[in-house]
Amino acid sequence: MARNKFDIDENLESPFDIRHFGRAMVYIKKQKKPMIIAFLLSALSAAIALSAPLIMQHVVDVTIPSKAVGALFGWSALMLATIVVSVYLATIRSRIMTRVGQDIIFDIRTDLFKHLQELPFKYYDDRPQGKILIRVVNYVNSVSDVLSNGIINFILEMLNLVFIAAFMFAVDVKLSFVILAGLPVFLGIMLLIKNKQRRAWQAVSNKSSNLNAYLQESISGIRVTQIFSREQHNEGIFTRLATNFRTEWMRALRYNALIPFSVDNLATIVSALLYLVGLLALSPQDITFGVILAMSSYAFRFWQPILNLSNLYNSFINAVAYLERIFETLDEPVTVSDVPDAKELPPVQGRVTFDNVTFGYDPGINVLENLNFDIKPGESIALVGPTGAGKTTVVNLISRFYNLTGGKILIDDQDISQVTLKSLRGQMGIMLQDSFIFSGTILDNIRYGRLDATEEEIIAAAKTVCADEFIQEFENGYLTEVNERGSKLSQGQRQLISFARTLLADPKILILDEATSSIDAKTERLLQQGLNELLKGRTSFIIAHRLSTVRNCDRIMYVSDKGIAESGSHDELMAKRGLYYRLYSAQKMEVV
Ligand SMILES: Nc1ncnc2c1ncn2[C@@H]1O[C@H](COP(=O)(O)OP(=O)(O)OP(=O)(O)O)[C@@H](O)[C@H]1O
Repeated sequence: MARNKFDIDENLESPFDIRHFGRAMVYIKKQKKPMIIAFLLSALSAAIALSAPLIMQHVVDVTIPSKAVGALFGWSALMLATIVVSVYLATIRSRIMTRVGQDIIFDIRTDLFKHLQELPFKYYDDRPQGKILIRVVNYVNSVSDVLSNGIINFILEMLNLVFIAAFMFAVDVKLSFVILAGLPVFLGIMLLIKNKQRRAWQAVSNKSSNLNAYLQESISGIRVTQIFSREQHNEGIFTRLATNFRTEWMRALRYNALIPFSVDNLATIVSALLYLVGLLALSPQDITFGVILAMSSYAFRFWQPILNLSNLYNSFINAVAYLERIFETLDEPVTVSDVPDAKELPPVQGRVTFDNVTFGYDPGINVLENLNFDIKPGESIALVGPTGAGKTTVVNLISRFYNLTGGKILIDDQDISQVTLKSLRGQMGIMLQDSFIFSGTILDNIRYGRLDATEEEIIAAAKTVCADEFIQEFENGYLTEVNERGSKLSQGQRQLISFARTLLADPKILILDEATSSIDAKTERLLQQGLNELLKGRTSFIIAHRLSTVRNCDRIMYVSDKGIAESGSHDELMAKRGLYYRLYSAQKMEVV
């Protein structure tokens, strides 16, 4: 399903089930040791803090009446020490847990990034980048606290609850049941709103994802926005998306607020009931006034951890909405991957065969149908034809960026779907239409083609594609820093850098998609001479709209009507006076 629009909510492929939380345990388990230490520190810190009232009681009952001033100082110092030690332990726990939270984030994020690197083009075709980014950055951040502190606090609060209940029952069983009477009501309320609350947080995650996607798209397209003075229009869209987000956030918070509200009210009702039942049953043998007072204090203490647990539950439900998205991304199938017994593609000679190839990006809409051709090793092939005919698609398929709908593509008689992607793409040099430049130096950008290339090899590649001259003109030459997407460079300069990057890989099969479309005619002529040398012995596929650049190719294939409409050398096709002839003649007329 195509979801590539910023304001379309993403549906969940699979609804959340508790096993997803089990999967989160994989990350939590790795932090078992520091979490146990943090838990023990918390328990110790709480126990030490609890000893303060005991000291106080001793001071009030014994030390002060006996006027033992020296002992008073001693007890005061001890009390101070308990507070300092307890705070210190709590600080260490907090530091450990911050680290645990960060380690969990690190692990989830690394897994996400690794998976995203492997996902095929199709995945990226189908969704805005902003919706992917928000999962790796914001959603992972949002779940860290629940997966680290949340677990420990949950255990501590449960223990707290058990202890208080034990004390309560030890004092009076009947009144203890009165205190517990509010519990089923509370659980009922939680069950009642559980699904609505979960959906509300899912909506929040959707709206924040939409907002992020639009923000990302707006920043990428800021130049077009300003050219067309669409700032106000865009602000309107942004305001709409931000309003949607705010509305959903407020709705989700209303559900969250309902829980502590219920706890507070139930605790009050239970206390009132306690007094009522206690007073009715008041008797010197059974329930004394002291018992009622003690039980009312326990009632308060009993509901406090429940309040804390319900706040934890709120954070849990919130985190679930984000965890669903995170695991959905991790579960996204890598549809273009090595088959189980994939072989290494041996060093290729360069024969490329399309055997009845059919392909469409979306089901039911074929871009290519029953395509057949056979390219000999070392042949240079030009793919020409109208816009949108399928030229880029043909070369995308040779590199196996997409799976075929039907047929086979063979390289040296080996079906490319049966060999490892690394051995296939490692022997190809592919220059895509979008000459992407990474942030870093020009040298780094060319070296991307082969990470172990020496500086001399990089400069040699740049010289071959006539990039050396303009690079040397920069103050820092090859060490000139360029921005992401190369905004400091002209379009033609970007193309030459990415051309050098492709050549550096020393590929046996070279694919150039509009590699020289933004380069001036003079540079292109120079480049052509270097290229002719370079293309010798390599199979090459060259896509170009400017036909003068491909007329010397061994074979020209005219792509149209979901296949190859004409194929032959320039002279053969010109003599045929068909589609190629018309296109070439039209271009020549334009030049004249
Ligand atoms: N990622 C995609 N998802 C869906 N459809 C696509 C995708 N990429 C291309 N198409 C469609 O496939 C058809 C062929 O596109 P392709 O890019 O191969 O054409 P082309 O001949 O290289 O065009 P151009 O000369 O404009 O670069 C077009 O109709 C296009 O709309």
